[in-house]
Amino acid sequence: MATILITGAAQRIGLDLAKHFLNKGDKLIITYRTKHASVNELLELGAICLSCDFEQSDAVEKLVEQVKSHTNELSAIIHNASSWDCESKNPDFNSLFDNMMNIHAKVPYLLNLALTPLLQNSSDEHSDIIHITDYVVEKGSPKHIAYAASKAALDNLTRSFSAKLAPKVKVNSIAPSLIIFNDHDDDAYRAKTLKKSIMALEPGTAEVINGIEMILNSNYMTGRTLQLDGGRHLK
Ligand SMILES: NC(=O)C1=CN([C@@H]2O[C@H](COP(=O)(O)OP(=O)(O)OC[C@H]3O[C@@H](n4cnc5c(N)ncnc54)[C@H](OP(=O)(O)O)[C@@H]3O)[C@@H](O)[C@H]2O)C=CC1
Ligand SMILES: Nc1nc2c(c(=O)[nH]1)N=C([C@H](O)[C@@H](O)CO)CN2
Repeated sequence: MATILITGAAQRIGLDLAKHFLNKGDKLIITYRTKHASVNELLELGAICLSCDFEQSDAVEKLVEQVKSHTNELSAIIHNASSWDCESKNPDFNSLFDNMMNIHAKVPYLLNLALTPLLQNSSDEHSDIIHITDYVVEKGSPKHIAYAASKAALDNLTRSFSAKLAPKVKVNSIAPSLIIFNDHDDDAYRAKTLKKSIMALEPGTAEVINGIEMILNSNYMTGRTLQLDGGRHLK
């Protein structure tokens, strides 16, 4: 039985990932910021659900203590928590940049360093860190400048931590493009977004679940990125 930590798993991709691992019988620890109804669902399924707002200065320190109180080993950490904020919605560029770098780079950096002993203590041959980045790491994003830069920082952490923690701990990125729309996305946005890839579809969360399982089942891949982007780079 694996012991897996997923950050930001109370909705959407993280929630479906959590349910996937619970259905497999794995021990699951998740963090949530907003206590969506899904948190009670996960609790009933046996997940350990830890309230955590990474904008709080002591959030990582408290989370590490709580994780250590529940387990002395980790099979995997999946850094999923994210804020898709942008310059057009948040004119306070100073705090926008800091918030993006905090949630997408500083939090994974600090959690990886603090939880390395638990990953090294895993009873599995290898343990894993998976950073969920974004296709825009490759190309940038004029509409999500700080977001893209922070995901690029997370992408770079993948290579550094891979070299630092091998061979026991494998460290990889998953770089998705569109996986699932948001409820508020209108038809025009959806049509425009679907045209950005040559596959021209909304794959759904199973695409990420399959990608993560592929990485977890590998005993060789590390320091690399699995790009789940429908051939967007070929448009
Ligand atoms: N959806 C997609 O098509 C794509 C997703 N990705 C990446 O995949 C991952 C999952 O995406 P998706 O499911 O859409 O993510 P969401 O936008 O639904 O966010 C996931 C969770 O992160 C939490 N979160 C945000 N800020 C904080 C914070 N300061 N402290 C703690 N938790 C926080 C949110 O909490 P709360 O519920 O309180 O808001 C939310 O539950 C993300 O890393 C995303 O960047 C990349 C490309 C495409
Ligand atoms: N935290 C989030 N990051 C991203 C989201 C999201 O909903 N939450 N969505 C996207 C888009 O799907 C984009 O890939 C295509 O328009 C990117 N990142």
